[in-house]
Amino acid sequence: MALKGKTAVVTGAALGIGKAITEILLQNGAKVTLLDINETAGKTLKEALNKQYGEERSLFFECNVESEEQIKAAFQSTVDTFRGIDIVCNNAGILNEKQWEKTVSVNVMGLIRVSYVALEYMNKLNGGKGGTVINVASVAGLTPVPACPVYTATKHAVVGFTRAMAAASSASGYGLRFNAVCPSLVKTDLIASLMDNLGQFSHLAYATQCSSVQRAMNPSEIAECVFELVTDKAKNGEILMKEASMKKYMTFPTLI
Ligand SMILES: NC(=O)C1=CN([C@@H]2O[C@H](COP(=O)(O)OP(=O)(O)OC[C@H]3O[C@@H](n4cnc5c(N)ncnc54)[C@H](O)[C@@H]3O)[C@@H](O)[C@H]2O)C=CC1
Ligand SMILES: CCCCCC(=O)/C=C/C=C\C/C=C\C/C=C\CCCC(=O)O
Repeated sequence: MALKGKTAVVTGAALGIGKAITEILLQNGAKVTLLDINETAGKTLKEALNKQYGEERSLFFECNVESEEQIKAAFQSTVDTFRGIDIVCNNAGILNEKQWEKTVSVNVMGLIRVSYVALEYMNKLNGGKGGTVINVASVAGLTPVPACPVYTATKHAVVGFTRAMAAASSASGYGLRFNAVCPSLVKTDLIASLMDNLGQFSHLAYATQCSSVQRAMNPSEIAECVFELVTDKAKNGEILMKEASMKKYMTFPTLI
């Protein structure tokens, strides 16, 4: 029970990778607040989790990461119920090259918004007790995926933001660790609906699929990486790439 007594907030928790992250955190003793825009899927999952772990171990709030008001309300309710927040997992993300502004809004602005609210609650300099923030980026944050240039840009942004926040936290004494996981293909609705959402770049999907020799992973394989980053207190500013047959902590050039 590595996470007994800890509380986590997971965005995009109702389905896919977020659901798997929620489950691994609960399995290891944490209490979890699930945030998602999909109320039906969120409530269905919450009922299943109630049966497995007990009603008092989780909360579900319909919450869009594009809304600061909803995020703040969810964080406050979490603190009121669970008496603190130790872990925040920024998992909510979309891939839609047709609605590219929305993709930037959710994947970049939403993730930054949640991170800054997390900082308000968890920063040791504000009376918080510190903790850890895990961001779900993608291998598209490390290498270009021509079938989805805007998604690629958003995930590069997540990698850069994670590393800069880790350095800012360590230099300032916030007591927060920031790390990210960069998965390759995972079997979720995001990939199932891919061809509808690539727009003018859909002709490039086949080439991407052929160049990606790895099998598509199960969401639980990404959840295990998140768990590793949550529990290893030595990790700050790390970017963990995960493919089906391997995982690797990335190295970057030091320029400043
Ligand atoms: N499936 C894949 O191959 C990969 C996915 N990722 C990333 O993993 C994360 C999760 O993706 P999947 O589980 O695959 O997607 P998914 O589409 O299966 O699940 C995403 C969840 O996020 C929720 N969501 C979407 N927009 C939201 C918003 N504005 N506010 C709150 N919740 C919102 C959805 O309702 C859904 O429950 C995303 O950030 C994605 O970019 C990264 C690499 C590979
Ligand atoms: C190899 C790139 C992995 C990046 C994962 C990601 O975050 C988004 C990927 C978006 C587009 C990839 C484009 C085409 C892939 C084509 C088919 C996927 C088939 C998956 C499967 O179930 O085999």
